[in-house]
Amino acid sequence: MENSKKTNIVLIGMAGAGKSTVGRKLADLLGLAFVDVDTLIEKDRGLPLQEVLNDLGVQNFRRLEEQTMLSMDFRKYVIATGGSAIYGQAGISHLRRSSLLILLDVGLATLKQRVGDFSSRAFVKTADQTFAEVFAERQPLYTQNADLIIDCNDRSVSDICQSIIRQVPDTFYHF
Ligand SMILES: Nc1ncnc2c1ncn2[C@@H]1O[C@H](COP(=O)(O)OP(=O)(O)OP(=O)(O)O)[C@@H](O)[C@H]1O
Ligand SMILES: O=C(O)C1=C[C@@H](O)[C@@H](O)[C@H](O)C1
Ligand SMILES: [Mg+2]
Repeated sequence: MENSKKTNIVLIGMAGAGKSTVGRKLADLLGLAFVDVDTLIEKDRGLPLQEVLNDLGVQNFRRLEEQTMLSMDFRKYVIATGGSAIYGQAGISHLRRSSLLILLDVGLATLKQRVGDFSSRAFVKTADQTFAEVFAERQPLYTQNADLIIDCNDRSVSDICQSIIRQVPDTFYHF
């Protein structure tokens, strides 16, 4: 599908990159609805995300995240994905058919500051992986799947939204 036929903006990127925060504001500014894939999973399971991940384990959580994306059929939405969504390639490809994928690019040091201690937070990694290793593993996946990459380092949420609005083709969100 050509970009002009796409009606959603999907934000991808690491945990702590600002997908949920920027997504909500961007939707407001563009007059689009907003949905967060993490919230869809929590509603579906009736549990906080951390508990869903604890119950399912990493592999099954990834499958659930992919299935959730595959089941989505939205129009005129800004969609925030979870940081681990990028492992669900079929789900990402499905979203891409109807959406422009935008990577919120943030450096490792800032991400670490924002998310703090990963031992007390839902995060998809194997037991022996460090945050830096997960960052290095995911970065090429995010980049390969992005239609647009936004440098979000040392920038306010408003500034990031304005930058996205400037770079997204007019034909895309002027329905
Ligand atoms: N541009 C920014 N400048 C400063 N702080 C920010 C910025 N964007 C987001 N934050 C802060 O960083 C934290 C993480 O943001 P957010 O939850 O939106 O990330 P996320 O990408 O949705 O992460 P996850 O993958 O875990 O859902 C929040 O406390 C948010 O307020
Ligand atoms: O980056 C991650 O591994 C995750 C980020 C969150 O959005 C959630 O999707 C989940 O906690 C996993
Ligand atoms: Mg989020």
